[in-house]
Amino acid sequence: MSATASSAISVATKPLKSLSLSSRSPLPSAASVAFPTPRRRLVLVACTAGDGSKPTILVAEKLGEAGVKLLEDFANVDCSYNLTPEELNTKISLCDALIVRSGTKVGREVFESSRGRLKVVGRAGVGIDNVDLSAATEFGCLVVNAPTANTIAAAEHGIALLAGMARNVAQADASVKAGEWKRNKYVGVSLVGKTLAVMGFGKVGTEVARRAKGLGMRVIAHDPYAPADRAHAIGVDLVSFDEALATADFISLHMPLTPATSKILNDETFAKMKKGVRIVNVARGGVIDEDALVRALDAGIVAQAALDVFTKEPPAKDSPLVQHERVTVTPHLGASTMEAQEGVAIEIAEAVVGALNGELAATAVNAPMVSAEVLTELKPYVILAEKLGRLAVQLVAGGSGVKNVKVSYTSARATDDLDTRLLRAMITKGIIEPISDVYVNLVNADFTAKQRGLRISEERVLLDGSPENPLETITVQLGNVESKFASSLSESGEVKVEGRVKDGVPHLTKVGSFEVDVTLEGSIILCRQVDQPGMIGTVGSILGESNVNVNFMSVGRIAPRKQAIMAIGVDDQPSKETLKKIGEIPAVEEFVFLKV
Ligand SMILES: NC(=O)c1ccc[n+]([C@@H]2O[C@H](COP(=O)([O-])OP(=O)(O)OC[C@H]3O[C@@H](n4cnc5c(N)ncnc54)[C@H](O)[C@@H]3O)[C@@H](O)[C@H]2O)c1
Ligand SMILES: O=C(O)[C@H](O)COP(=O)(O)O
Repeated sequence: MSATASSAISVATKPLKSLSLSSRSPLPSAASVAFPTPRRRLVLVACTAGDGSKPTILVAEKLGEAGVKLLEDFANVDCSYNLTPEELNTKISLCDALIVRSGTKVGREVFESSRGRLKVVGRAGVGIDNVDLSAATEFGCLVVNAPTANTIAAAEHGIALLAGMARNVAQADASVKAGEWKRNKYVGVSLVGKTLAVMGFGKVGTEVARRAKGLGMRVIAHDPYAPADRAHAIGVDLVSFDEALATADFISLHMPLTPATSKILNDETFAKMKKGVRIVNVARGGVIDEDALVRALDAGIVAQAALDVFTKEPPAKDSPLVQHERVTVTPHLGASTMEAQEGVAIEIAEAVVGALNGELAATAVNAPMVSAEVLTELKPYVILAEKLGRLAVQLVAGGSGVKNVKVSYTSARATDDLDTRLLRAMITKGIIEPISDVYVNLVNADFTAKQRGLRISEERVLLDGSPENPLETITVQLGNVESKFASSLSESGEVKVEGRVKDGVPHLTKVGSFEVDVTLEGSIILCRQVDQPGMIGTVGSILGESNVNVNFMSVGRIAPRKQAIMAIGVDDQPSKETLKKIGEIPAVEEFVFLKV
């Protein structure tokens, strides 16, 4: 049990009297008195050390200076390059964030070794195939990348390799330096009028296509996920994989390395290519079966290849592929321009600092990406969602496991105009954290819920009216549980709490079938009593005598002089004696103290 959960004290003093909650009963009404309270900061994914100390960021590969400077303004930065896996695993337990390029394998052991401290992995570049994303997600570690700053550099390198290969630049250079002058041996091929197949029409592929068009090439592309109109807009036809292979004089690879693209060029697919095809790879070595490429070169299917990337980097010195006369190689230089490296460094430093500050990164790889405007709008509802989850679980009697969670959102917004992933994640966080030592955030919320057998169903209730606010209310119901505060049970027996955002501040507006109105800040005492004069004063004085500051009070009742629920927002935690005194007030039937 976490500190939060163990500090939730509940004293049920009197047996529950029958409550009149039939559909004929008027809804309990709420009267409230507000006291100003401080606002809290929203923490969505990760957080800096709560004691105010600076976080520590390990930069494990060379990063542009501007990025390092940005990091240093915010954190303790440890630039340690060329670490062995063992050294990385040792260091990582002292780090809140890790920044790598493609040369560092961030496997499961890294997350295990960090023992929960590592909150963000920043990939200073595009490809995240060197990061174990499922392990990162399981450990609640956000992975962010820098997907745009090296696009042009990679595209330019692709074009450099294409042109250099066609004119044997590297081979001729080596020959002249060796004292030879073999003009006939290094006759090349022209690019103009030839067909280039761009495999993967994403950011880099598109830029390569544009440039190749400028060189007078006919460009086709294969990408199962790219929209045809984007291709048409720059005069490129999207074609099937087989058509691309069969038609191309040059093939340039620009897809990510995934299980689906691994060794996508292999003996079988080389056999479908035009004899004499030339291949450029600035994507990932693993998309080519390298042994098959050597066979295709030797068989004359592939005339030449220009490779920036390899299955294993660096490749073995005696690799038959690297040593092949008709193969040009570079040591993964696609992103290595001064401009791209400065850009990538700044892009990743900003993403990592933002994530450590609790902001939702726009380049998150393993968390929902939400635009800044949507996030700003949803922010108070996200806080409300977490707090409702936290309150609901504290109302459950110890021992009754929480399994079924039903969340209802009422909103005048159309379903596709309201992204509830953040809200669901934060409700999950609110429910799980008080009853476990698991750290839940947007990254691992769904995973953690599944692991714990928590079934969360969501329901949207469409309201009439203006969709100005994204939501009217959020209701969290926990089914098949017993409650330590019987009045929190709905008519159908679930622990039920409802909240809404008022003036940007989350409020608890319903408990069970009782309407209340209390800001969700600090802590709350919920108290069911006989509705009679003087109750607010009596409870208020007991709290006042114990120096417990009340920030908000509201009373919801079924009917005058019957039962009422008093919700009292308090800044401080009352002592057990104070709570006992409240329980001893004759009109009080049950009450519970809840940490918000
Ligand atoms: N050599 C370098 O230094 C260097 C530099 C930058 C990027 N890269 C690599 O280049 C690749 C592309 O980068 P990007 O920024 O353009 O990424 P991107 O995500 O913008 O584009 C990748 C494209 O590949 C497509 N794709 C996915 N599966 C495919 C498949 N089976 N067949 C065809 N297309 C498929 C996607 O739909 C997407 O449009 C990545 O592997 C990246 O790591 C290498
Ligand atoms: O995916 C990328 O961004 C490129 O492969 C660049 O990798 P690098 O950062 O190791 O140069």
